[in-house]
Amino acid sequence: MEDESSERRNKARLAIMELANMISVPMSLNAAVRLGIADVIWNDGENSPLSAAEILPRLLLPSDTTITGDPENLQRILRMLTSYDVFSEHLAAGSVERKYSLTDVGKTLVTDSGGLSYAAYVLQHHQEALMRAWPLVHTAVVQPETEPYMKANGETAYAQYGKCEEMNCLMQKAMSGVSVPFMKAILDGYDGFKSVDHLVDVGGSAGDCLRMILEQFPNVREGINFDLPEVVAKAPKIPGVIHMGGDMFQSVPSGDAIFMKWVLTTWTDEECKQIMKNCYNALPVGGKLIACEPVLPKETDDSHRTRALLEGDIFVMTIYRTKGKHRTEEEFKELGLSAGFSTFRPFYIDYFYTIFEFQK
Ligand SMILES: C[S@@+](CC[C@H](N)C(=O)[O-])C[C@H]1O[C@@H](n2cnc3c(N)ncnc32)[C@H](O)[C@@H]1O
Repeated sequence: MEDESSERRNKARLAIMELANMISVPMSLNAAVRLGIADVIWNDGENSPLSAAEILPRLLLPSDTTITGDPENLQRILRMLTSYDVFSEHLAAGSVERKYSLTDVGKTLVTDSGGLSYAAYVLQHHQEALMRAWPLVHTAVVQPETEPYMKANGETAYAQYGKCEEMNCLMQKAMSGVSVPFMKAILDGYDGFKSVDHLVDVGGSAGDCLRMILEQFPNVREGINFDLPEVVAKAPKIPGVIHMGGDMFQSVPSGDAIFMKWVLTTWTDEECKQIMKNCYNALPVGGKLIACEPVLPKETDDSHRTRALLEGDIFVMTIYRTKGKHRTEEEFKELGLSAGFSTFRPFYIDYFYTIFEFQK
């Protein structure tokens, strides 16, 4: 082993200290969302730097919250998240007062005119039931038969969302918050819905993806938003969209094309094949399954993209299925071809999701 005082050893000790304390990052992010800090700083587009003492009395907390208040503790959270590029810190020369504005990352947590942001996704990932599974990640290696979430909670995550209205609503809000900006990005760069008349969205959650597709492509005369019965029961009315409850492992409704976003990732290879076979059976000859999924790069690196994808992979392993996973393009291709599809085309339009067209 090298001398402990060498630069390499010093850097390594710092890096492991950072990793060992990493839990402070997501938990502080969760705290920032629970406190609604982004909306306070944003203040209808002002984004003027504010001190913790200025932010504290403006927090929009539930009316039954007793606030004794500690601006110093708030500043500790703001400062730490500044080091992860969520906030910008402003320290005037000669002043000890630190002020904070939102960076581009922080702005993703601001509630938009439709009531959406990435904040619900942060909250969804840090609910108590999900948090209970995290100390059990190692059991996915030792006893992969049962997912950590199941070991911790006695039921699968989707079974619990279905029974608990709060979890069900938060899941839908989280999906909408992430999917709406993504759909805006892909609908400008992908024209695969041009010749579609009847479109089915399998696992469509609240129906946001279909709503946006129908707005951009008036040729799609009818959309069927297909999801679990308890999910579609909470979905809002959308012109041109029929909400239909069911189980994609049994069958999916027919249409001339099927859209499916962020669904396959959650399931094992065998389960994916079953879902894709059911899609194949519901399509006419020449019909397309248009799947959008996160796709793993071949090489491992430390970019935000690769890290977001690899971290999501461990999330799926811990929460949904120990053998549900993020896959490479080649793995998706093989799944589709083994389900019977004859052609496969990938479209890289977005940084996170890739679009795959499988044709019958
Ligand atoms: C990760 S979410 C993606 C939601 C939406 N497609 C999006 O991208 O925003 C997966 C969706 O699959 C749905 N789902 C899970 N099991 C299902 C089943 N057996 N049949 C139909 N939908 C299911 C969930 O309720 C959830 O809405």
